[in-house]
Amino acid sequence: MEYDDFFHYTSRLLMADVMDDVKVEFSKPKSAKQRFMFTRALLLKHKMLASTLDMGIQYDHPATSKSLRQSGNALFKAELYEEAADMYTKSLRGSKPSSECYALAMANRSAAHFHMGKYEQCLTGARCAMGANYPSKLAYKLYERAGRAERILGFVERAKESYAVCLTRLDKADMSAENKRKFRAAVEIAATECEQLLTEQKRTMETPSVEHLVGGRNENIPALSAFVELKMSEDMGRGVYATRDIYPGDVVAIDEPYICGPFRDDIEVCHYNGCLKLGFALFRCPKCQLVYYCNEDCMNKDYKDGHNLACPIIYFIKLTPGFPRMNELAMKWFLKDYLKMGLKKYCLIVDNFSESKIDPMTRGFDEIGQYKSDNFLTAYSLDNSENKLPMEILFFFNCIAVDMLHYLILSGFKIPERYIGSVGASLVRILTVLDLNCRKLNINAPTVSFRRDRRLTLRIALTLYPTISLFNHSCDANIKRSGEITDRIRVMKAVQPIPKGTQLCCTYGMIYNGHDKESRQEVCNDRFNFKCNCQPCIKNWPTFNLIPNHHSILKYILNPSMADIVSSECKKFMEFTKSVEPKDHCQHLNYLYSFIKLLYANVERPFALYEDCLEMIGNAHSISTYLISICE
Ligand SMILES: C[S@@+](CC[C@H](N)C(=O)[O-])C[C@H]1O[C@@H](n2cnc3c(N)ncnc32)[C@H](O)[C@@H]1O
Repeated sequence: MEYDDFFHYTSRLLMADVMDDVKVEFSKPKSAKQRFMFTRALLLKHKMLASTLDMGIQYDHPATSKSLRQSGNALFKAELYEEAADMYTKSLRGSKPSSECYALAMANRSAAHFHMGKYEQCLTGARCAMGANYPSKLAYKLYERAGRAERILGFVERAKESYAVCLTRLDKADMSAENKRKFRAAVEIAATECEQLLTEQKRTMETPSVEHLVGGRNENIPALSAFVELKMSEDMGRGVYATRDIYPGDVVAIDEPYICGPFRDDIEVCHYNGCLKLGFALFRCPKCQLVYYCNEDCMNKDYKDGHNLACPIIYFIKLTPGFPRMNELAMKWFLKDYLKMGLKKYCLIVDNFSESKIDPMTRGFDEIGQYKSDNFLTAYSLDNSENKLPMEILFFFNCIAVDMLHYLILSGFKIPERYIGSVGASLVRILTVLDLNCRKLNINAPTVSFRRDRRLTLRIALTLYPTISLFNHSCDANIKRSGEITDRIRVMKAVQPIPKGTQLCCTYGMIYNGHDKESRQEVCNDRFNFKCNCQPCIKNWPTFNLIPNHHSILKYILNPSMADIVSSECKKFMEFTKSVEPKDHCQHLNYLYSFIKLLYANVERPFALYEDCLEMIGNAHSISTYLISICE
């Protein structure tokens, strides 16, 4: 089963011999609210919900933590930094993360890491101590050290900021006036050097080109190009179609996530919905210690967006079954909109939505006919395949929503009984929308490449793009993501010619030349509940090694009068592939566009050189950020 701990709820209900009742109740025509309330009553009755927010963590030896730190200090003085760092780690185990003792051990370990040349760990520790209960009279030390480590690592902008904070904290420092004066002068010199470096960097830096939608913004769907329209088809539902000829390189969509959040614990990504920047040694939330921020500004904005309410329960949400990261995101979504609208209005809107009959074509458009990615109902009304969901999965999502709402109530969130059904049912809908459009369709989410290898990428965030979610799938995609792959704003570009009237399709992860038809159809069916009817599936195109190549050009030429030109261009292209390195393909995009256009008009597909050129264009459009050289 693709969900973690899928039998968490049912196994206990099976033991209580009530699963038959659940099946009966869930197969009856019930409203989403009734289903949620039934599930809630069931879990309460069988005592399956937590009674307190108790993490059950025991701190081993709080009393010995201080003496371990002091032993670490002695080792540090003797310049035995590795041993000192180990001793500080032991000290950390004995104290609560909110205590001063913890912050001191964390800060001292960061100093040891600095001397060991482990600048990244040094920064992580310093940031953690800054966010914890570190004595304010010593804070200047942490910021000065962070500045030095950041400067060494090449994060000059951040180093400058750290030095600036250090100078403001120096007033509280417990040292003689003379020492303070000397220290201030040294930090000011370091800050000036950073300033000079930054000026130099700006002077030599190329200005990144700004992307523009081909033909300008679409009148009704502003995240799409004016050269497309939304149309219905029987087998795919809504889809995006070209109203003019679109060419490779044309920008067809620029979308921002409605809601997004980090995907992994081992890579630090800012938790604030409007940021999501990748970095390292980011600040941790000083209370829950479980989410990271670039700076205090992002943290304050995220608190206002709802983290203040999620903070006390995030630890527990992370333990819920299913996809805890997605459950966390569902809570973030709910809290953001609850804070924006207030409970009464929120419930009114979600109740109206579930009671009204949804038109599959106009779903997500507002009262003046606009489909906007930052609109609650646009995101909320995205396809969630609810009518195709098996009963046991729907029940599972209801149980998760009951758990999540229960944690929120335990943390002190006040919700009148009459609103519980509406909020609970809305959480179930949010979970199902995220499951389809964000978890399963996470292909366009921010990513980093692994060790300079484009094929090995790590997804770093979960992102819900309401407008990009309008694109249907093809195993032979004619549009693909482009630009910086870590970016939260997603640009989609044409990678093949798209004549007027043709549907624009991206891939949901299955590409025809990499997987045979059976396995692609299996994924489409199992994960997305549809039968793919793209050209490679209908015509059963062969996979990569079996695709006809240039030797059989005459057999595949559509226009015999063009055979000589096409043959000669194919030879040139093969020379190009030998002489130009993949990293330089982006400088030859116009050439690649003209070659693919020539083949598109004159050669029957699949044709190996067409597919090679297509892959080169797709790769050249995307700019990879590498895990080993994460930049500011
Ligand atoms: C992200 S939505 C795409 C937009 C959707 N068609 C709509 O009406 O809003 C994904 C859903 O679209 C449909 N779909 C996407 N690609 C398809 C394809 N190649 N064949 C059939 N259905 C497809 C499936 O129902 C799938 O669950």
